[in-house]
Amino acid sequence: MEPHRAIDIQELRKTYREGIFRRRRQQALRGVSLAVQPGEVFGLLGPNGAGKTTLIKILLGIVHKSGGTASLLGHPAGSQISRSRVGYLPENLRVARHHTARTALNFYGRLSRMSTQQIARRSDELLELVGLRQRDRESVRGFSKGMGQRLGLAQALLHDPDLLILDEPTDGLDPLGRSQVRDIINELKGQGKTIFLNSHILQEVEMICDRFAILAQGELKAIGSIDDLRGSNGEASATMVVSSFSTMAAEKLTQTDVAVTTEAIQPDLSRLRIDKCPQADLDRVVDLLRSEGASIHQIQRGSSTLEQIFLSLVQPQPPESL
Ligand SMILES: Nc1ncnc2c1ncn2[C@@H]1O[C@H](COP(=O)(O)OP(=O)(O)OP(=O)(O)O)[C@@H](O)[C@H]1O
Repeated sequence: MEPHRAIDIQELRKTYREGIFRRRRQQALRGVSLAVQPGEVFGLLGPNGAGKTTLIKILLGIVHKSGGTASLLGHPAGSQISRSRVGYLPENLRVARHHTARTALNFYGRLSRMSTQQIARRSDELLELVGLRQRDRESVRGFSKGMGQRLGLAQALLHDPDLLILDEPTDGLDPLGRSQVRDIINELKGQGKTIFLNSHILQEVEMICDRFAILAQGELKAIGSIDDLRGSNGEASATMVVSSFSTMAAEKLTQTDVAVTTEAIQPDLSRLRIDKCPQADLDRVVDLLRSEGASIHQIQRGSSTLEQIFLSLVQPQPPESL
Protein backbone atom coordinates (compact mmCIF):
# COMPACT_ATOMS: atom_id res chain seq x y z
CA MET A 1 0.00 0.00 0.00
CA GLU A 2 1.28 3.48 -0.88
CA PRO A 3 2.13 5.64 2.15
CA HIS A 4 -0.23 8.56 2.65
CA ARG A 5 0.81 11.99 1.50
CA ALA A 6 2.01 14.08 4.42
CA ILE A 7 -0.25 16.91 3.26
CA ASP A 8 -2.95 16.63 0.63
CA ILE A 9 -4.96 19.71 -0.27
CA GLN A 10 -7.52 19.72 -3.05
CA GLU A 11 -9.41 22.80 -4.28
CA LEU A 12 -9.15 24.41 -0.85
CA ARG A 13 -11.25 27.54 -0.46
CA LYS A 14 -11.71 30.01 2.36
CA THR A 15 -13.96 33.05 2.33
CA TYR A 16 -13.96 35.23 5.43
CA ARG A 17 -17.17 37.15 6.08
CA GLU A 18 -16.86 40.52 7.75
CA GLY A 19 -18.98 43.51 8.69
CA ILE A 20 -22.10 43.85 10.85
CA PHE A 21 -24.20 41.43 8.77
CA ARG A 22 -21.13 39.48 7.64
CA ARG A 23 -21.88 40.68 4.13
CA ARG A 24 -18.36 41.72 3.22
CA ARG A 25 -16.49 38.76 1.78
CA GLN A 26 -12.75 38.27 1.65
CA GLN A 27 -11.61 35.34 -0.46
CA ALA A 28 -8.38 34.22 1.20
CA LEU A 29 -8.00 30.90 -0.68
CA ARG A 30 -9.50 30.38 -4.13
CA GLY A 31 -9.22 26.66 -4.89
CA VAL A 32 -5.66 25.71 -3.89
CA SER A 33 -4.42 22.16 -4.58
CA LEU A 34 -1.04 20.86 -3.46
CA ALA A 35 0.56 17.72 -2.06
CA VAL A 36 3.58 17.27 0.18
CA GLN A 37 5.28 13.85 0.25
CA PRO A 38 6.59 12.21 3.46
CA GLY A 39 10.18 13.27 4.21
CA GLU A 40 10.05 16.48 2.16
CA VAL A 41 11.02 19.94 3.37
CA PHE A 42 8.40 22.10 1.69
CA GLY A 43 8.27 25.91 1.60
CA LEU A 44 5.06 27.92 1.32
CA LEU A 45 5.83 31.36 -0.09
CA GLY A 46 3.78 34.39 -0.92
CA PRO A 47 3.51 38.13 -0.37
CA ASN A 48 1.51 39.62 2.54
CA GLY A 49 -2.14 38.68 2.32
CA ALA A 50 -1.50 35.74 -0.05
CA GLY A 51 -3.35 33.29 2.22
CA LYS A 52 -0.40 31.44 3.80
CA THR A 53 -1.53 31.81 7.43
CA THR A 54 -5.09 30.89 6.49
CA LEU A 55 -3.84 27.70 4.81
CA ILE A 56 -1.72 26.76 7.84
CA LYS A 57 -4.61 27.49 10.24
CA ILE A 58 -6.90 25.21 8.20
CA LEU A 59 -4.28 22.44 8.34
CA LEU A 60 -4.13 22.81 12.13
CA GLY A 61 -7.93 22.95 12.50
CA ILE A 62 -7.86 26.51 13.87
CA VAL A 63 -9.87 27.92 10.94
CA HIS A 64 -12.73 26.16 9.12
CA LYS A 65 -12.43 25.82 5.36
CA SER A 66 -15.23 27.03 3.09
CA GLY A 67 -14.69 24.30 0.50
CA GLY A 68 -12.37 21.62 -0.85
CA THR A 69 -10.47 19.02 1.18
CA ALA A 70 -7.35 19.01 3.34
CA SER A 71 -5.76 15.99 4.98
CA LEU A 72 -2.60 15.37 6.98
CA LEU A 73 -0.97 11.92 6.94
CA GLY A 74 -4.21 10.46 5.58
CA HIS A 75 -6.50 12.04 8.22
CA PRO A 76 -8.79 15.05 7.82
CA ALA A 77 -7.06 18.31 8.81
CA GLY A 78 -8.14 19.38 12.30
CA SER A 79 -9.11 15.85 13.42
CA GLN A 80 -7.71 14.71 16.75
CA ILE A 81 -5.56 12.00 15.16
CA SER A 82 -4.00 14.38 12.64
CA ARG A 83 -3.31 16.94 15.40
CA SER A 84 -1.58 14.27 17.48
CA ARG A 85 0.91 13.64 14.67
CA VAL A 86 1.69 17.26 13.87
CA GLY A 87 4.10 19.62 15.67
CA TYR A 88 3.57 23.34 15.25
CA LEU A 89 5.93 26.24 15.81
CA PRO A 90 3.90 29.46 15.69
CA GLU A 91 5.48 32.73 14.62
CA ASN A 92 6.82 34.42 17.78
CA LEU A 93 6.07 31.68 20.30
CA ARG A 94 6.22 33.37 23.71
CA VAL A 95 7.36 31.12 26.53
CA ALA A 96 6.33 32.51 29.95
CA ARG A 97 9.32 34.32 31.42
CA HIS A 98 9.44 32.39 34.69
CA HIS A 99 10.40 29.18 32.83
CA THR A 100 13.74 27.58 32.12
CA ALA A 101 14.07 25.54 28.92
CA ARG A 102 13.46 22.37 30.93
CA THR A 103 10.43 23.58 32.90
CA ALA A 104 8.94 24.98 29.67
CA LEU A 105 9.21 21.57 27.98
CA ASN A 106 7.71 19.99 31.10
CA PHE A 107 4.78 22.43 30.87
CA TYR A 108 4.17 21.79 27.14
CA GLY A 109 4.59 18.03 27.61
CA ARG A 110 1.90 18.00 30.30
CA LEU A 111 -0.38 19.98 27.99
CA SER A 112 0.11 17.14 25.46
CA ARG A 113 -0.71 14.63 28.25
CA MET A 114 2.72 13.02 28.16
CA SER A 115 3.93 11.10 31.22
CA THR A 116 6.68 12.54 33.47
CA GLN A 117 9.10 9.84 32.25
CA GLN A 118 8.28 10.49 28.59
CA ILE A 119 8.78 14.23 29.08
CA ALA A 120 12.13 13.74 30.84
CA ARG A 121 13.42 11.39 28.11
CA ARG A 122 12.26 13.53 25.18
CA SER A 123 13.52 16.73 26.86
CA ASP A 124 17.03 15.27 27.14
CA GLU A 125 17.05 14.27 23.46
CA LEU A 126 15.54 17.51 22.23
CA LEU A 127 17.63 19.88 24.36
CA GLU A 128 20.66 18.10 22.90
CA LEU A 129 19.29 18.40 19.35
CA VAL A 130 18.61 22.13 19.64
CA GLY A 131 21.88 22.86 21.48
CA LEU A 132 20.35 23.94 24.81
CA ARG A 133 21.38 20.97 26.97
CA GLN A 134 24.10 22.96 28.76
CA ARG A 135 21.74 25.89 29.44
CA ASP A 136 18.57 24.00 30.30
CA ARG A 137 18.33 25.40 33.84
CA GLU A 138 18.74 29.08 32.95
CA SER A 139 15.75 31.39 32.91
CA VAL A 140 14.39 31.98 29.39
CA ARG A 141 14.45 35.69 30.32
CA GLY A 142 18.12 35.75 29.34
CA PHE A 143 17.61 33.83 26.07
CA SER A 144 18.50 35.35 22.69
CA LYS A 145 15.86 35.28 19.94
CA GLY A 146 17.73 32.33 18.38
CA MET A 147 17.74 30.35 21.63
CA GLY A 148 14.01 31.07 22.06
CA GLN A 149 13.34 29.81 18.55
CA ARG A 150 15.37 26.64 19.16
CA LEU A 151 13.38 26.05 22.36
CA GLY A 152 10.22 26.57 20.27
CA LEU A 153 11.40 23.85 17.89
CA ALA A 154 11.99 21.50 20.83
CA GLN A 155 8.44 22.29 22.04
CA ALA A 156 7.02 21.43 18.59
CA LEU A 157 8.92 18.13 18.58
CA LEU A 158 8.09 16.94 22.12
CA HIS A 159 5.40 14.41 21.18
CA ASP A 160 7.60 13.09 18.34
CA PRO A 161 5.34 14.23 15.47
CA ASP A 162 5.82 12.96 11.90
CA LEU A 163 4.97 16.33 10.38
CA LEU A 164 6.24 19.73 11.53
CA ILE A 165 4.58 22.98 10.54
CA LEU A 166 6.86 25.95 11.11
CA ASP A 167 5.63 29.52 10.75
CA GLU A 168 8.53 31.84 9.83
CA PRO A 169 11.12 29.71 11.69
CA THR A 170 14.09 31.98 10.95
CA ASP A 171 12.32 35.36 11.04
CA GLY A 172 14.16 37.93 13.14
CA LEU A 173 17.23 35.74 13.71
CA ASP A 174 20.81 36.83 13.04
CA PRO A 175 22.91 34.84 10.50
CA LEU A 176 24.25 32.49 13.21
CA GLY A 177 20.76 31.85 14.60
CA ARG A 178 19.45 31.19 11.07
CA SER A 179 22.21 28.74 10.32
CA GLN A 180 21.57 26.88 13.62
CA VAL A 181 17.86 26.56 12.79
CA ARG A 182 18.78 25.40 9.26
CA ASP A 183 21.06 22.73 10.72
CA ILE A 184 18.27 21.49 13.01
CA ILE A 185 15.84 21.31 10.07
CA ASN A 186 18.41 19.30 8.08
CA GLU A 187 18.91 16.98 11.04
CA LEU A 188 15.13 16.47 11.32
CA LYS A 189 14.89 15.77 7.59
CA GLY A 190 17.62 13.14 8.12
CA GLN A 191 15.38 11.56 10.77
CA GLY A 192 12.61 11.26 8.15
CA LYS A 193 10.35 14.07 9.40
CA THR A 194 8.24 16.04 6.94
CA ILE A 195 8.62 19.78 7.32
CA PHE A 196 6.21 22.38 5.98
CA LEU A 197 7.37 25.93 6.50
CA ASN A 198 6.23 29.40 5.66
CA SER A 199 8.79 32.15 5.19
CA HIS A 200 9.47 35.53 3.66
CA ILE A 201 13.23 35.01 3.55
CA LEU A 202 13.61 33.57 0.07
CA GLN A 203 17.38 32.93 0.08
CA GLU A 204 16.88 31.04 3.31
CA VAL A 205 14.02 28.96 1.95
CA GLU A 206 15.98 28.20 -1.22
CA MET A 207 18.73 26.69 0.95
CA ILE A 208 16.43 24.61 3.17
CA CYS A 209 13.54 23.35 1.03
CA ASP A 210 13.24 20.53 -1.51
CA ARG A 211 10.10 22.02 -3.09
CA PHE A 212 8.12 25.23 -2.91
CA ALA A 213 4.61 26.52 -3.54
CA ILE A 214 4.12 30.17 -4.44
CA LEU A 215 0.74 31.61 -3.41
CA ALA A 216 -0.56 35.03 -4.39
CA GLN A 217 -4.04 36.46 -3.83
CA GLY A 218 -5.29 33.09 -2.67
CA GLU A 219 -4.17 31.24 -5.81
CA LEU A 220 -1.33 28.82 -6.40
CA LYS A 221 1.03 30.44 -8.89
CA ALA A 222 3.67 27.70 -9.06
CA ILE A 223 4.78 24.51 -7.34
CA GLY A 224 7.89 22.37 -7.63
CA SER A 225 11.62 22.16 -7.01
CA ILE A 226 13.83 25.11 -7.93
CA ASP A 227 14.65 23.35 -11.22
CA ASP A 228 10.93 22.78 -11.96
CA LEU A 229 10.23 26.46 -11.24
CA ARG A 230 13.12 27.59 -13.41
CA GLY A 231 11.80 25.35 -16.21
CA SER A 232 8.24 26.64 -16.00
CA ASN A 233 9.33 30.21 -15.51
CA GLY A 234 11.51 30.53 -18.60
CA GLU A 235 15.18 30.61 -19.36
CA ALA A 236 18.29 31.65 -17.50
CA SER A 237 19.17 35.30 -16.99
CA ALA A 238 21.93 37.07 -18.95
CA THR A 239 24.26 39.84 -17.79
CA MET A 240 26.52 41.74 -20.24
CA VAL A 241 29.22 44.32 -19.71
CA VAL A 242 29.48 46.64 -22.75
CA SER A 243 31.35 49.81 -23.72
CA SER A 244 30.41 52.43 -26.32
CA PHE A 245 26.75 51.87 -25.39
CA SER A 246 25.16 54.81 -27.20
CA THR A 247 21.87 56.54 -26.44
CA MET A 248 20.67 55.31 -29.84
CA ALA A 249 21.45 51.67 -28.87
CA ALA A 250 19.59 52.18 -25.58
CA GLU A 251 16.61 53.69 -27.45
CA LYS A 252 16.51 50.81 -29.95
CA LEU A 253 16.65 48.26 -27.10
CA THR A 254 13.51 49.78 -25.56
CA GLN A 255 11.73 49.24 -28.92
CA THR A 256 12.31 45.46 -28.74
CA ASP A 257 10.09 43.23 -26.60
CA VAL A 258 13.11 42.11 -24.54
CA ALA A 259 13.13 43.69 -21.06
CA VAL A 260 16.69 44.90 -20.49
CA THR A 261 17.79 46.82 -17.40
CA THR A 262 20.90 48.95 -17.77
CA GLU A 263 23.27 50.45 -15.25
CA ALA A 264 26.38 52.60 -15.81
CA ILE A 265 29.26 51.02 -13.87
CA GLN A 266 32.15 53.21 -15.13
CA PRO A 267 32.30 56.26 -17.40
CA ASP A 268 32.23 54.16 -20.60
CA LEU A 269 31.09 50.83 -19.26
CA SER A 270 27.51 49.66 -18.75
CA ARG A 271 25.98 46.50 -17.29
CA LEU A 272 22.91 45.15 -19.09
CA ARG A 273 20.71 42.54 -17.45
CA ILE A 274 17.92 40.41 -18.92
CA ASP A 275 16.01 38.38 -16.30
CA LYS A 276 14.34 35.72 -18.43
CA CYS A 277 16.40 35.32 -21.54
CA PRO A 278 15.95 32.58 -24.14
CA GLN A 279 18.95 32.23 -26.47
CA ALA A 280 17.04 33.85 -29.36
CA ASP A 281 16.48 37.04 -27.30
CA LEU A 282 20.14 37.12 -26.27
CA ASP A 283 21.19 36.77 -29.95
CA ARG A 284 18.90 39.66 -30.95
CA VAL A 285 20.28 41.92 -28.22
CA VAL A 286 23.88 41.06 -29.14
CA ASP A 287 23.16 41.74 -32.87
CA LEU A 288 21.53 45.06 -32.06
CA LEU A 289 24.39 46.16 -29.79
CA ARG A 290 27.02 45.21 -32.37
CA SER A 291 25.17 46.99 -35.20
CA GLU A 292 25.06 50.12 -33.01
CA GLY A 293 28.84 50.03 -32.46
CA ALA A 294 28.88 48.74 -28.84
CA SER A 295 31.70 46.42 -27.70
CA ILE A 296 30.72 43.43 -25.59
CA HIS A 297 33.35 42.65 -22.95
CA GLN A 298 31.56 39.95 -21.03
CA ILE A 299 28.39 37.83 -21.23
CA GLN A 300 27.34 35.74 -18.27
CA ARG A 301 24.41 33.34 -18.16
CA GLY A 302 22.94 32.56 -14.77
CA SER A 303 20.10 30.46 -13.40
CA SER A 304 17.23 32.43 -11.88
CA THR A 305 17.21 32.52 -8.10
CA LEU A 306 14.06 31.67 -6.17
CA GLU A 307 13.71 35.39 -5.45
CA GLN A 308 13.77 36.29 -9.17
CA ILE A 309 11.21 33.58 -9.95
CA PHE A 310 9.03 34.76 -7.06
CA LEU A 311 9.13 38.37 -8.23
CA SER A 312 8.28 37.40 -11.80
CA LEU A 313 5.22 35.41 -10.64
CA VAL A 314 3.88 37.74 -7.98
CA GLN A 315 2.40 40.98 -9.20
CA PRO A 316 3.16 43.97 -6.97
CA GLN A 317 0.09 45.03 -4.99
CA PRO A 318 -1.13 48.62 -4.97
CA PRO A 319 -0.10 50.18 -1.61
CA GLU A 320 -3.67 50.44 -0.24
CA SER A 321 -4.18 46.66 -0.48
CA LEU A 322 -1.01 45.81 1.44
N1 LIG B 1 -9.95 36.64 10.45
C1 LIG B 1 -10.01 37.24 9.26
N2 LIG B 1 -11.12 37.95 8.91
C2 LIG B 1 -11.20 38.55 7.71
N3 LIG B 1 -10.24 38.51 6.76
C3 LIG B 1 -9.10 37.85 7.06
C4 LIG B 1 -8.93 37.17 8.32
N4 LIG B 1 -7.71 36.59 8.33
C5 LIG B 1 -7.14 36.88 7.14
N5 LIG B 1 -7.97 37.62 6.38
C6 LIG B 1 -7.72 38.12 5.01
O1 LIG B 1 -7.44 37.00 4.19
C7 LIG B 1 -6.38 37.30 3.27
C8 LIG B 1 -5.23 36.31 3.48
O2 LIG B 1 -4.68 36.55 4.76
P1 LIG B 1 -3.53 35.64 5.40
O3 LIG B 1 -3.26 36.17 6.77
O4 LIG B 1 -3.92 34.22 5.28
O5 LIG B 1 -2.30 35.97 4.43
P2 LIG B 1 -0.74 35.72 4.63
O6 LIG B 1 -0.24 35.22 3.31
O7 LIG B 1 -0.50 34.86 5.81
O8 LIG B 1 -0.19 37.18 4.90
P3 LIG B 1 1.06 37.65 5.86
O9 LIG B 1 2.31 37.24 5.15
O10 LIG B 1 0.89 39.14 5.89
O11 LIG B 1 0.88 37.01 7.21
C9 LIG B 1 -5.98 38.74 3.52
O12 LIG B 1 -6.66 39.56 2.61
C10 LIG B 1 -6.48 38.99 4.94
O13 LIG B 1 -6.83 40.34 5.11
